Amino acid sequence: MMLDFKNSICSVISIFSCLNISISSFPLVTGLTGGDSTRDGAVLDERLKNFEPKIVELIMSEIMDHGPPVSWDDIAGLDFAKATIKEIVVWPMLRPDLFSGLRGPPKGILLFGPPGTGKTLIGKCIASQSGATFFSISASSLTSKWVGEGEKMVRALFAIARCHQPAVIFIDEIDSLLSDYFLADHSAAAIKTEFLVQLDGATTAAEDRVLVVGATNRPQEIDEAARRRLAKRLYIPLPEGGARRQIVSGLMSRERNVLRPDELERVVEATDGFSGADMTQLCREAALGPIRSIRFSDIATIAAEQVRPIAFQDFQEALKTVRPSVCGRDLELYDEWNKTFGCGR
Ligand SMILES: Nc1ncnc2c1ncn2[C@@H]1O[C@H](COP(=O)(O)OP(=O)(O)OP(=O)(O)O)[C@@H](O)[C@H]1O
Repeated sequence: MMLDFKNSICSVISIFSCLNISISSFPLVTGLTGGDSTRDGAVLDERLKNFEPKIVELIMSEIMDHGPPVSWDDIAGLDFAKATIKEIVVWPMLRPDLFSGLRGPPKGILLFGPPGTGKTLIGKCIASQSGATFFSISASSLTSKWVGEGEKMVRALFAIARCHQPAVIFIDEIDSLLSDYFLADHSAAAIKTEFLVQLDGATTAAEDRVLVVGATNRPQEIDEAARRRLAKRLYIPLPEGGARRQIVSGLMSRERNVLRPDELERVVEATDGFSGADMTQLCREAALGPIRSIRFSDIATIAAEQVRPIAFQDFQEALKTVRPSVCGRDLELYDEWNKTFGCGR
């Protein structure tokens, strides 16, 4: 899901150079406030003038998220996590005057749990619901693809987020940034140090509304210093029956289908242990069933309304190939970590 930044940069730069367009003239730099001019006359925020325009522009085009808004109803289940997040981060972002001093929001939270359970969706939802700008980056891209530039990227990312506050910085695979292994590699350790400095708010005013949301499938790899800074650590578990039902009925409501309520229940029962992403994959596979039942010779000419609706038999077939992606042993590890370091249920 995360972008391959190095490749993106190379392709962006090569496209621009083929077209003989300077990357500094990319229109996203315009529209910032309190401006200064770059080489090509684009307006750059005064507070960003010490950063390389190339890095600023990349962050704004590649890391700043311009996707559709996400609502709480788009996220099935996870009632405890959603209620906690509303209280500790969304309301404070909306009403900083009420949530100051002791009620002040944390600078960072950690979402941990199996893959495909909605951590990224939650990050987007926090930003959408609090009217915040959403920045999304994979930590592994900072450490593996941006070695050499990673430290500058982190500094610029926080500076840009401050210019666009309220802001949410979502860092996927944050374990790869915050584990102890890092210290062996000098440049990677520098990225980690810079990140912790930024997280501490050493360069951030108390009233700044920038929230870091870290996500990980490997919470046990996050070291003690980082854990302390991500004071709110929320377990995002596999969806329970009700949430699996909501995901299937939500996706089916957009497709022609003849799935009866009792059949939906059978799908819910058969998918114990599936993640949200597995459920989505199951529905995609089932949705192909009606297409597979069309004769090959008819596929080019058949009218869309002649394709039969999705039926229970398609889910039965799909269940033969789509299997849960998380194993029981991993779940035990998450439960243990949650009991020791998690906040609440
Ligand atoms: N709770 C949920 N409600 C609705 N859809 C979900 C939920 N969890 C996962 N999904 C579906 O799975 C997809 C992947 O979810 P998402 O990227 O948020 O998971 P993640 O926990 O961030 O995964 P990873 O750890 O692999 O990055 C979503 O786009 C959505 O289609």
